[in-house]
Formats: sequence, C-alpha cells, structure tokens
Amino acid sequence: MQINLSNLGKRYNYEWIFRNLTYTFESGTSYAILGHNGSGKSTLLTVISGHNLHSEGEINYKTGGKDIPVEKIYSSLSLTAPYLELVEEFSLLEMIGFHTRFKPLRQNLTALELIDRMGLQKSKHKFVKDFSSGMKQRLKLGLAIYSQSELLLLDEPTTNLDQEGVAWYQEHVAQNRSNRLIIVGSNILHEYSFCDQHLRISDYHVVPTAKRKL
Ligand SMILES: Nc1ncnc2c1ncn2[C@@H]1O[C@H](COP(=O)(O)OP(=O)(O)OP(=O)(O)O)[C@@H](O)[C@H]1O
Repeated sequence: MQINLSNLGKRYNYEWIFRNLTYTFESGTSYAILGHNGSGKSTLLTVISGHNLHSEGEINYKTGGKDIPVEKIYSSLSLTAPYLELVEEFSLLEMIGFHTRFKPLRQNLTALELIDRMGLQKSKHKFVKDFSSGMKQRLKLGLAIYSQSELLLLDEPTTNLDQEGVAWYQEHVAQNRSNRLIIVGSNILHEYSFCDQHLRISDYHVVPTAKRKL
C-alpha cells in the first residue's frame, strides 16, 4: 500500500492545524507522527483514516498498483485511538465476535487464540464494562494489531498500559509489522521506537507572517 499526501492541509474553522504537507507512506515501513499535545497528530491520523475531511490538497491511496477511493479505505485499515469506544455491554468473547463480523483476524486466529495472545484468558466471559482501563487498552490494541489490515493506525497506543502492557505492545506490534504500513501518533519514545521514519507535524504548522515594518 502507498499513501500519498500532496500539499495536504486541515483547518478547523479559521485555525489551520497543518498545511503544505507532502509526504509518502509505504508498506513495509513504520512511521511515527510526532508532536506536542494539540499539535495535530490525531487530526492527521483521522484524515488518513478517512474519518475526517481535509481542507486542501490531496490524499491518494494505492494498493497493488490500483487506486483505492477514500470511502473504501476503511476496509484496508485497522486503528486504535483513545476516542474509540468498545461496546461495554458485551463480554470479551462477544466483543471479538462482533468485531470479526466486520474485520476478520490475521493468520485465521480464532477468538480464543486472540484472547490467549492478549493474555486475557481469565476474562473471556467478563463484560467489557468491568475491564480495567489497561485491559480495555490491551483489547483495543489486540483487535487492531490482529485484524486483517494492510494499514495499521495507532494513536497513543500505550495509554493506560503499565510496564508489562508496554512490553506486550512492543512484542506484538513487532511480530505483526512485516508487509504492513504502520503509522503511530505519539510523543512517547517507547510507543514509536520501532518506527523507521519520523514525521514532525510542527514542520507543517502555519507560521504567522511577520508584521511588515512601516
Ligand atoms: N473537532 C474539532 N473542532 C475544532 N478543533 C479541533 C477539533 N479536533 C481537534 N481540534 C483542535 O486541533 C488541534 C490539534 O488537535 P489534535 O487532537 O489533532 O492534537 P494531538 O497532537 O493529537 O494532541 P494530543 O497529543 O493532546 O492528543 C487542537 O488545537 C485541537 O483543539
């Protein structure tokens, strides 16, 4: 897969979040979008995922030499982000069953095998609403990393994870990155240390033009 951004810009009302962003993302490479709080990392990820419209420029997706229209890109991607909600009323097994009706798992994993990989064996019948915040994050990551998707978008992936959870994330993302395009939005090194390329969103902030001297 290849994603080409060409002079891409996004603004909310009158505020430009980024402008003149020209960049290419390619499968087999992992990218980190870096920047301070409020710099626009999540905004760029939501634009790339097709959930948020850009304001200027172009974004193009290609796989196997064929263009993918933005309205179809959801079927090639999986993502995790702090604003994405799980279905709290489901048990863990029901949650995985629901998710896999839309997106099958990689390597033909069964729900129980995924639960094993997430280390949540004791909680397969527990309701998601009764999960700790770290368990919910592990579940979100497990569903994203182990879904069949060429494009994996990870926004603040280790939110709520303890040291063991962070190690789990690093191990499983490393095992599932080959031939995939991975983009991580982060400002924490342990979330993006495996990434080959870094894109600093502040390089695309609009610098106010200096007032002309009279
Ligand atoms: N729906 C929206 N409407 C208006 N402004 C928004 C909207 N979403 C985000 N913003 C603004 O866009 C800017 C970038 O926010 P964004 O969430 O993309 O930053 P971020 O780099 O991901 O931040 P953080 O590290 O805190 O998660 C912020 O000024 C934010 O207030």
